[in-house]
Amino acid sequence: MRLHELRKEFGHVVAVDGIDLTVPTGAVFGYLGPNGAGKTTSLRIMTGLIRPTSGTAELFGRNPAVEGVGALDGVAGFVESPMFYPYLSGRRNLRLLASLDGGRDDERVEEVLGIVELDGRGNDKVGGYSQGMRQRLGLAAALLRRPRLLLLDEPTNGLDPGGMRDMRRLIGELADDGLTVLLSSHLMGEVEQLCTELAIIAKGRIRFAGTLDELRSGHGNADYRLSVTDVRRALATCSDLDGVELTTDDSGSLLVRADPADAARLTVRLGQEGIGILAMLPDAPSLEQLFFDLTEAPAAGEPAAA
Ligand SMILES: Nc1ncnc2c1ncn2[C@@H]1O[C@H](COP(=O)(O)OP(=O)(O)OP(=O)(O)O)[C@@H](O)[C@H]1O
Repeated sequence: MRLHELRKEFGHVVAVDGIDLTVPTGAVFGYLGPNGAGKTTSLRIMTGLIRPTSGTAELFGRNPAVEGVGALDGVAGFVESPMFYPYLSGRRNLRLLASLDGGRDDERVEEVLGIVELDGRGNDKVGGYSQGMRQRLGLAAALLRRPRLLLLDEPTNGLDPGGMRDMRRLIGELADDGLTVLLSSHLMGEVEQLCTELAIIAKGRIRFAGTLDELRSGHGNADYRLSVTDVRRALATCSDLDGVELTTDDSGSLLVRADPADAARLTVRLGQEGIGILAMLPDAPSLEQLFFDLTEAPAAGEPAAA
């Protein structure tokens, strides 16, 4: 899936401001951004619900703005909250959708009900379903078409912790089966847990695209944060170690810049000096902190806040 210089204006509002993005086949790709960043708008363009002002969205080499629904072969998802007839059962709703989509396939309906674990409740009316069951039915509806690419806009929105866990497990299982998933979310933990790569979008522009490790590398003050029994003596006796850079901060921790082998030599030296190590942790910034740094900073060419 590839977006190329994608732009969408609604009157004077620029919702999507020239996005270039490639989602590799087989990835579970996180799409993170604050409210109003342009996530839903770009997902709506990808699913052919709206046309871009300029630029292209290519799904397996086909463009929904040019080829219409034909380009959506192999693509499914829910971008708007899934809608069903409340007075019909989950099974009837899915059968109806399958026949509208070009052919009734009762076997596939049973399969997808099984995948989302609604087979036991398939004959119950959707009006009586919980929010979590409705979301899972939405996923079942998306899976009817046997997609290769699944576009999900905040799939755990409104679910309780158990519902979120079930939905995430399902998404993980679908990804393990080889489906490419583009997952828009506000939830950092969800993206960390599920996604192999991510893009962060703010004000219609991509601020970062790549793996979580790539995002983290180069950020943060140190490789490790070390709590020891005597910081002053640690600085005095260990600062000469090759490959190790030691500093301290207001918290009284030692900040260590070193690769793992040199960091291990530091721990040995501290022991030899009779300095106890109380804790040693990798000093990676949280995804949340990186998200704020990227989305609250002005983009290139944008004036800084006064
Ligand atoms: N149909 C529309 N008409 C006018 N403006 C719109 C329309 N759809 C979106 N916008 C505007 O485009 C911008 C991006 O909205 P979008 O819904 O894509 O953001 P989002 O990242 O999905 O936000 P959220 O996380 O709140 O869902 C917002 O300023 C929004 O008000």
